[in-house]
Amino acid sequence: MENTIEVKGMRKVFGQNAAIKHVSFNVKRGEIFGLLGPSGSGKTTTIKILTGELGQTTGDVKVLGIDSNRFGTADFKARIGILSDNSSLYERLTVYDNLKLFCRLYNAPLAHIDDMLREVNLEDERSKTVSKLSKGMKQRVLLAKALMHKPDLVFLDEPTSALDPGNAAQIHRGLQKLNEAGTTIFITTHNMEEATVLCDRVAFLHNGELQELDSPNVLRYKYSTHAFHVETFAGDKLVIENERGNADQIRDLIASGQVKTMHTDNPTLGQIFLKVTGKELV
Ligand SMILES: Nc1ncnc2c1ncn2[C@@H]1O[C@H](COP(=O)(O)OP(=O)(O)OP(=O)(O)O)[C@@H](O)[C@H]1O
Repeated sequence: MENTIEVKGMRKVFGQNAAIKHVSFNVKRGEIFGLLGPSGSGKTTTIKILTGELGQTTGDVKVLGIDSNRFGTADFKARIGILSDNSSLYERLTVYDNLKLFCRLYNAPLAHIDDMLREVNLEDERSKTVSKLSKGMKQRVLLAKALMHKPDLVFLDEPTSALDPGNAAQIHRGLQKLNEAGTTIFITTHNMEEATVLCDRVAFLHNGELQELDSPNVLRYKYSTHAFHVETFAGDKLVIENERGNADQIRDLIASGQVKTMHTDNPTLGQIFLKVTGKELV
């Protein structure tokens, strides 16, 4: 499969501080790729380099087949969408007028506005002044803005951090639909559930270095001890190692009718991150 993003030996230094040390990865066309890391790990810096807001100190970076020294071109900008801390709205204009301005800027049809407002569940707010919206609503308008010109690739920096679970789930469904229609999505998050639900592959970023890169399921299998976790009707909780010698114990337990639940060890991405880096993902 063709790569939408190719990063080789990327390094970014701010003064004495190497925010990104030596990072290499590819994002395949059509995938949802998650960059996971705690605060200060270098997620935003990575997005800024991939979108041309910052230049890398060294290394090769290519997005949509375009080399990083041409990220300033109108062609490149028209093909990517960005939702980040820097994304902003005109507070005194209505939701609709904000999106209209953005449509004009990118020569996108105005009909996209209603499509997008439906996607982000803001149809009833279209005539409201932005200053009167809640933080979560503003975030959804920003998301609509990032997607308005139907870009090939979208960068989303912590897109649901300001949203309640209901709105976050709706955004996830919208992103999945967008992805099914062919859009590649690059998302940063420290929300492990979001990453598990959404991402085809995730990379762990820790202190400016990539530690793991694979699909959530492969990582969960790789870091599973494969032990059996058993809960009995009496409320006892047992962990039985998945070893040949324990087969009799498991068989006897099941035969005794005492087993309420039984499942194999299945660590969350957060637990795996902690195991790999020694640091919590939050
Ligand atoms: N413009 C800058 N000048 C100097 N240092 C910077 C600059 N931008 C980022 N850094 C430093 O680079 C490191 C990575 O920061 P970055 O914002 O990329 O992390 P992050 O993973 O996005 O964190 P968060 O989740 O809190 O947004 C931090 O040590 C930060 O202080």
